[in-house]
Amino acid sequence: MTESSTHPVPLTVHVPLDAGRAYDILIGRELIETAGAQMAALGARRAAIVTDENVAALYGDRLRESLERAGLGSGVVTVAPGEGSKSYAGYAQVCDGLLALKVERGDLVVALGGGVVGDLAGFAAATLRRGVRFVQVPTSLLAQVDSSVGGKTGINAPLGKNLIGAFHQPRLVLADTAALDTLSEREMRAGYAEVAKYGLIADAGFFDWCESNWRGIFSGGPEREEAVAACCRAKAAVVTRDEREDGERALLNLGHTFGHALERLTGYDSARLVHGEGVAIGTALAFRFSARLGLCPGQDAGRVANHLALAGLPTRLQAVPGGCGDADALLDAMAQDKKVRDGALTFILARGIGQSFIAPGIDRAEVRAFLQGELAADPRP
Ligand SMILES: NC(=O)c1ccc[n+]([C@@H]2O[C@H](COP(=O)([O-])OP(=O)(O)OC[C@H]3O[C@@H](n4cnc5c(N)ncnc54)[C@H](O)[C@@H]3O)[C@@H](O)[C@H]2O)c1
Ligand SMILES: O=C(O)C(=O)C[C@@H](O)[C@H](O)[C@H](O)COP(=O)(O)O
Ligand SMILES: [Zn+2]
Repeated sequence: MTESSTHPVPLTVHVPLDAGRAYDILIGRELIETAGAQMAALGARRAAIVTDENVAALYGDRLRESLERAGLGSGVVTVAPGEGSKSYAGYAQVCDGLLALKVERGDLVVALGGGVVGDLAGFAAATLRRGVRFVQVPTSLLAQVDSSVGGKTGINAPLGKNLIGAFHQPRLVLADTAALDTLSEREMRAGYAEVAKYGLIADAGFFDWCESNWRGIFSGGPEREEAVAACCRAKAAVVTRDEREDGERALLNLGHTFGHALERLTGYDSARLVHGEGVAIGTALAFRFSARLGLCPGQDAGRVANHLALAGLPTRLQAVPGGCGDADALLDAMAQDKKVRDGALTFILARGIGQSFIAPGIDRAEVRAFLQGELAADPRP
């Protein structure tokens, strides 16, 4: 039996960028087994895998063997798991590791892991020898539905999230949905915050579907592939229209102005808060803030928070372990957001579920009063 006949045909989402930068996202079970053949088809002869210790132990050998079967030589650079690796030190470690492997411009850098590895390896690939091709093999739900697509790469600075980075599109994305079988429940939930986001931005029907089908995504039913494909299609469409976030791509930041501030205030400590949890709290806040401003029905804000809470996600500032500081600390952190224009905050707000919009020039005093109310409120969803 040939390799390809042992597995069902994967779903494909195409990202039709111009200037030779179009690529495919393949979604299906056991894609790591055939990854080598896919990468050989890109014309590469060698690949350098960047991964973290958890993912290396689970899938590192499988990927290397697949590369070997396809005639590709490979080396590995392994970082510590968690957001702490998306740092200046983590970036130096990956670049030095890739240089020690003598990675050339014709080689491939392969990000095998979650969004941390994808962002970090992608940024190293964008800058190493001024640009090496890279492939995403996302192994977390969050990475499969969001971070592996669209070319945002980078690291965190002590003063803010993802403040150092580059746009560098992958040449191929291989989302092996069977890999999610080993993901922890907490990380599955965190990724689910970004899944729900795609419904909340512009697709109320998809949010309805999520409310009925989220358990199938977690348990590995066909809903998992459907959800990954739906999110990738939605993201690919936005990225194709606005690759460098001159306009509508900012919508993908729903929940992130608050969420990124929380990640900075918790010191990028994955034990306290992971990205998806920050996004969940930030999304619930964005909807409640929209309701407070009279833009969105309070009922919709309640529905969003209830669904996130049902899926096991935090929706309140009080849920941040160890606390997140006061309203001024949050405002100070949000002042570093990349959507700030002329010193004023831009938020992604909503007129209802599936009706998000970009709201520039939001008054700081309004945000402070909202946050003070949130910090004093009943901490239930
Ligand atoms: N570039 C983008 O467009 C974009 C989009 C969304 C998020 N992000 C970034 O992604 C990062 C978060 O990504 P994440 O949630 O994947 O976190 P992560 O990369 O830290 O992965 C989460 C944890 O799961 C483990 N893991 C990954 N795959 C596994 C598997 N199959 N089995 C068992 N364990 C596994 C990892 O070792 C890690 O401990 C953040 O830094 C965020 O800023 C980037
Ligand atoms: O791809 C995008 O654009 C996004 O905003 C997706 C987000 O989920 C992701 O967390 C992204 O890294 C945030 O981008 P940033 O520009 O706010 O750092
Ligand atoms: Zn995100």
